[in-house]
Amino acid sequence: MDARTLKIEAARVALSHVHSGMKLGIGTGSTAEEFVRLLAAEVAGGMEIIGVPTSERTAALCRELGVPLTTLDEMPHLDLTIDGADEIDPELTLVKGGGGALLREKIVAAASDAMIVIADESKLVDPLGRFPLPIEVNRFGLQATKLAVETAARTLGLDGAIALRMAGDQEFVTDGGHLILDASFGRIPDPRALSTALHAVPGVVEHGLFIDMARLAVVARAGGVEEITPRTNQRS
Ligand SMILES: O=C[C@H](O)[C@H](O)[C@H](O)COP(=O)(O)O
Repeated sequence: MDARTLKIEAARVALSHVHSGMKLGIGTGSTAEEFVRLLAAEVAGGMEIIGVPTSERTAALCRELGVPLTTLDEMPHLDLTIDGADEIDPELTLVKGGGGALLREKIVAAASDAMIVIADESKLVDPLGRFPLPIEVNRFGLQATKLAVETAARTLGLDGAIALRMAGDQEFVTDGGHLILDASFGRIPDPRALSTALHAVPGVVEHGLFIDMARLAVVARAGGVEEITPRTNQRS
């Protein structure tokens, strides 16, 4: 089974958690886009939902396919967000932001009663950190912020290259007008400590660690789709 088919299968099972009348956060990325396509077919068949997109890219696809949209300002409390991830660990802590949408994704997920993450099995890891951690930063003081992030990471025993994300020969700019640093830490044994340390750096707008947000992962494997709930954290 190819990667796209697995993403469609995960999206299909996640769709069974969506019911008419729901206010939905709609994620970003190639897996979330498969969900949008399936959702659009349900909407065409009469399902009544309203969605808040987590990026301009998702908003454009929803408009093209006829998925009704609103904004988080109009509808600040949502029932459910369905989104993809770059990495998922056994506690369902996620790394997100490979597509640069982490800030809006986190705001939308936090405004939702529940978050379901959809993925193919390649996203399951333990520990997190194989995929570079996206860190959204203010453009002002970029080098000082990068230095402060490096220092904060080093105090936790993390090192590795931290690179400014580029889009061709231009800086990659998020929907919020910020830049992204991609931190190749290799492994992140304590995501909570790293989250706290990154939030303490003034130029950091948000980072791609989603902790205690996803309560269910719908993961497609060649042998079928598995629904995974968070393993209890034994460390504290
Ligand atoms: O910023 C992008 C998002 O966090 C995506 O949900 C994440 O990168 C996963 O994307 P994909 O489904 O394309 O692997």
